[in-house]
Amino acid sequence: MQHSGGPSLLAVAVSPLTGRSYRATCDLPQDSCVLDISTPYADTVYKKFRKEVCAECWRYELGRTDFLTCRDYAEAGLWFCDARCRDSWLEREGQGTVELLKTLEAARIRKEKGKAREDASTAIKQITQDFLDQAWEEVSAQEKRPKTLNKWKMLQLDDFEADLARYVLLALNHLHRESSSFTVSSNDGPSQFAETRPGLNFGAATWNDFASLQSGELLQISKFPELLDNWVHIYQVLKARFASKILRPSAKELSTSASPANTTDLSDVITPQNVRTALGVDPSNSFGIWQVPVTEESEGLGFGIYPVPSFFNHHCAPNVRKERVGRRLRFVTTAAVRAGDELCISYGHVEHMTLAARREHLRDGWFFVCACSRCAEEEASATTRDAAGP
Ligand SMILES: C[S@@+](CC[C@H](N)C(=O)[O-])C[C@H]1O[C@@H](n2cnc3c(N)ncnc32)[C@H](O)[C@@H]1O
Repeated sequence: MQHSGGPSLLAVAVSPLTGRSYRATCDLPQDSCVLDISTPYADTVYKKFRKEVCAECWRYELGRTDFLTCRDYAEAGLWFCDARCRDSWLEREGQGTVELLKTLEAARIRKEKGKAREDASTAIKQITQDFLDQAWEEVSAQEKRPKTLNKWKMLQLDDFEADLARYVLLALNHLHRESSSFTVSSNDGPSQFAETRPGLNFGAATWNDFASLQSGELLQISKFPELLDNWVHIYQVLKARFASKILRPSAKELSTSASPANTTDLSDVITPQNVRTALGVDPSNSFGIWQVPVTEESEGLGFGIYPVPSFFNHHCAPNVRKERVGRRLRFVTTAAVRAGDELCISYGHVEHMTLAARREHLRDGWFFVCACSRCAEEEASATTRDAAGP
């Protein structure tokens, strides 16, 4: 994987305990910027905040809305500081994406009804990979039956699903645009492709980089079985609304701008596997879009997936800090490091917590048992203390 700016200061190493990680390729002083990525591959700003957050630079002013002066695409769920932010967003995402988001917003339930939908999977106690594969095979089988897609066209998404669906739609649209460009492209490698083609730079990453990230599908759905219904639901709505090759629009749809005929045709990329990939990447890799400056009270405004920085592992005494400037993420050393040292960030505000509290926080939020050297040392000294007795 490559990233902007000169020879890489980072090399990927693999360890049996923590998977892929970044190591420094040379000695680095404190405050060295080791990675600087301009935008996520895909992101979403939660509906609760989107009238208060610029869709491009993610400026947020504690609920004020007066600075968001460009509201040309409010129907697509996009509010911008001004024309400059709007144009910057359009340059990367393309005008067609506004239509895609508008179509998706039309599938959002306007007002949440009191009673939640009945969830079939919540009764399932033990979720296994086989169970998930079978559930998705059933969805693929349903889709081949006549009339199913027309039934799916009537489905709507609650706010939680619609916010996630926006992120999936952006990722799939990037895949679609990359695939269309590859057909007329040279033999550049995928990451280089994203770096060098103007208008197709999604954070120095391609779909292949995005899809190679660790999936949290099984771990997350095992903990929250009801998510399976949300994920299937998202797939059904995306398939029904954006796969126009396989759908003939009704007379009513033809007269509205939300008709599939008027939006980009994503039939080639909306598959159960691709939707699972995008949704599976989220739990293990997402970077929260936190109100800055970040404090423990900061609001979580949304999330983004940055495939290149996703190889930073967590450490409870990290040697790299993350800085967000607009959509840009910069990673800066907090101490001098030696060539070959692992470079780690912190996944949360855990540094001041006890070993037990950190473990719980990381297991509940990130689904792993922390194997960093600080945890290992604290665990070893606790064991020695216990063995020594009172
Ligand atoms: C954002 S990814 C980091 C890259 C990952 N190692 C990989 O191979 O794709 C987060 C995942 O890495 C692993 N990980 C990161 N930090 C860890 C740590 N301190 N201890 C154990 N596993 C860790 C966990 O599996 C976690 O879900």
